[in-house]
Amino acid sequence: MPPPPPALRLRLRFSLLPPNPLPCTSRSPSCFLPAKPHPLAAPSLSLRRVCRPVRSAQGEAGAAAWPYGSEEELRRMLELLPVELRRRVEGHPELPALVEVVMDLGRPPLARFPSGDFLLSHRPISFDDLRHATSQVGDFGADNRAGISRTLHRISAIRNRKGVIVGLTCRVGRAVPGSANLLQDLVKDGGSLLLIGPPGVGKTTVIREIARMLADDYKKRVMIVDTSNEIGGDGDIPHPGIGNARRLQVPNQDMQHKVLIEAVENHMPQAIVIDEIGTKLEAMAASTIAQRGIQLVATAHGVTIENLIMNPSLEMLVGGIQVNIFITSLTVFYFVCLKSVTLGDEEASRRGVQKTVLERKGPSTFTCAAEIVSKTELRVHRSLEATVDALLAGCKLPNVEIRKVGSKGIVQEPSVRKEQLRHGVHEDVAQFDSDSLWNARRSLDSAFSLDSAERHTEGSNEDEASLNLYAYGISESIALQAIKQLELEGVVALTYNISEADAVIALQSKLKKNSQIQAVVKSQDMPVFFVKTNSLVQISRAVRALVDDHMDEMIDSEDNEEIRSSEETDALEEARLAIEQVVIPKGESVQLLPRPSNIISSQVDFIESFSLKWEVIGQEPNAYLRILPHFTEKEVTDVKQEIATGITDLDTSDDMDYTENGITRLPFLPE
Ligand SMILES: Nc1ncnc2c1ncn2[C@@H]1O[C@H](COP(=O)(O)OP(=O)(O)OP(=O)(O)O)[C@@H](O)[C@H]1O
Repeated sequence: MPPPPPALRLRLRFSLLPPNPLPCTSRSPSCFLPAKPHPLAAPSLSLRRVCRPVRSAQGEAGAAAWPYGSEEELRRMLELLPVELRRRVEGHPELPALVEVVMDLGRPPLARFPSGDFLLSHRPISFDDLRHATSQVGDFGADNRAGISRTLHRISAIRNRKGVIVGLTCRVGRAVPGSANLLQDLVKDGGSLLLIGPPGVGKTTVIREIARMLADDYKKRVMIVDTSNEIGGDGDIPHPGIGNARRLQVPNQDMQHKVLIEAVENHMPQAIVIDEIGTKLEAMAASTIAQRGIQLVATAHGVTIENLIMNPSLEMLVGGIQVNIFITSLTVFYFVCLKSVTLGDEEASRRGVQKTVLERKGPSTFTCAAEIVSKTELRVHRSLEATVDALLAGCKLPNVEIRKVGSKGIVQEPSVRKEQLRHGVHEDVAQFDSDSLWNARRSLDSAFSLDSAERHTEGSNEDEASLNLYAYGISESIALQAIKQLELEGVVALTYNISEADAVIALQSKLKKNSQIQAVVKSQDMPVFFVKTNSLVQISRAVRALVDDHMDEMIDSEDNEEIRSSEETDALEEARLAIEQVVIPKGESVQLLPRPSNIISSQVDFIESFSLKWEVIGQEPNAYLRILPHFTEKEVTDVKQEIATGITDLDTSDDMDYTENGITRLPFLPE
């Protein structure tokens, strides 16, 4: 991040700005009065005399010299401290980078610097110290925050049960020119931008600079909805750090969403900037604004996009999450029977036939997002929707850009490497604790864990791919994007020749109208994956399902290569007949013949491939399996009745929903 322009630097180095000549218009009436002198207070010291601007330990941009306007402003914050504490802070070599001073009643005070905490005194803080500080700041709002007029500092109070202030966190706010340079291209593009990061990472500082950049550099009409007066500073005259952007104050946090809407309705903004979207109402207001074509720049707490997805109040910012539960199709018969059966969650889960798939509900409020990792590093998601879709599909951030400020300026690393992806899939998806993600992950894991797939990951042409996919009625570019996003290049390839295809992925409505393709598919017994729309989510899911099936087949064929004893073959045939003729259609359990344990274990695998449950009865050599049904006899009777009344007839009309999730895996084509 570049230092301030030379002219500006000169001004800041050689002149201590005079006290603000304008009347203070803070929310606090007390700021019109001279501060009540604290018994320990002494005339303020010239910071210039005692501080040498130094580069911070991290070499962070902006910390090398006094950031814009902050020398005088920092002095105003230090005036809140008793004199001996102020002297200690002023003598610290990292003074220009001071982050916070913490004063808790009865405890020694601390100063927080980027390099760590610094004990200011062994003398515990007294009520007098706290009173001295609070008498110089504005009123504390409902959020327990106050400011110092025309500065960017944030003073946050801790109160006891009676409401008396017993602690203060005094955060140094500063405008840092260049702090948003890593995001300049996105800001310029005009898309809405969401910044997320943990507390104190620098979100407000960046968003303030973005507001200035939009207003001054790109000449936009910018309105800041300034909930705690942190962006534009305390007082009615905004801090120069926001440039020509205008600012709306918010009476209390609960009004934030109303002020957001007011900003749009009354002030004709081209861009709206808002710090800390934290509630559902605020998220809804933000989404309304984005829909009106206004560039929205906002911050939210969270470390990664996953955190937002998992946060019920904020998920709307990324498009909202929809949970689809569908029942696995076990056999043709089963599929036909079950697709009209709606099971309660618990019931379906008990039976082990439920699959849950998470899907983005609608468009995301923001075009792009940046995770602020530190003051010098960002992870940028150029397409927030693509990231969310990929995460929901079980991928690990395929298109993240890592941007850093290094000694050579801005460094951009375009995407996460495959290795990271592979490890990340395991670590991050686990956080979701969701069947759907397990399902998605399994696709990727199986694709990556097989040697053949490993060999193919480097190449991308059709000859090398283990699976050739014929896309019909599907956007080729979206299909390729899906393959790329799932990191299946070299494993799955598109082919233009249906006779060379291993599977077809088709738009349901289109394929139904093409009898020639239907004939080929039928004659070659080719699996068809239907999608209802040309969306990336559905196509990704279909590709994944294809890989899943293919890997299963490979595993099956490997199994088949093993020479099985005739007893094993018999045992599996016995299980198959039991399942297909009794357990599924009649909903009754079936007891198999006693078998040796290795054969029982093959039978178990076979039974589980139908998602059926089983139990072992007895001990070797007389141990045998009992296959348990999914459904009670009554449920089976109901399903049969539905079939008899035609409810589950395969209907190929458009309104027929073959699927529970936009994708249907049919072993045959609808006639
Ligand atoms: N680029 C920077 N250079 C120097 N100091 C910075 C920079 N960015 C932020 N800071 C300082 O770091 C501290 C935290 O910054 P800021 O208040 O912007 O964080 P935040 O992420 O908005 O925090 P919170 O979520 O708690 O509101 C402040 O003291 C701020 O002045």
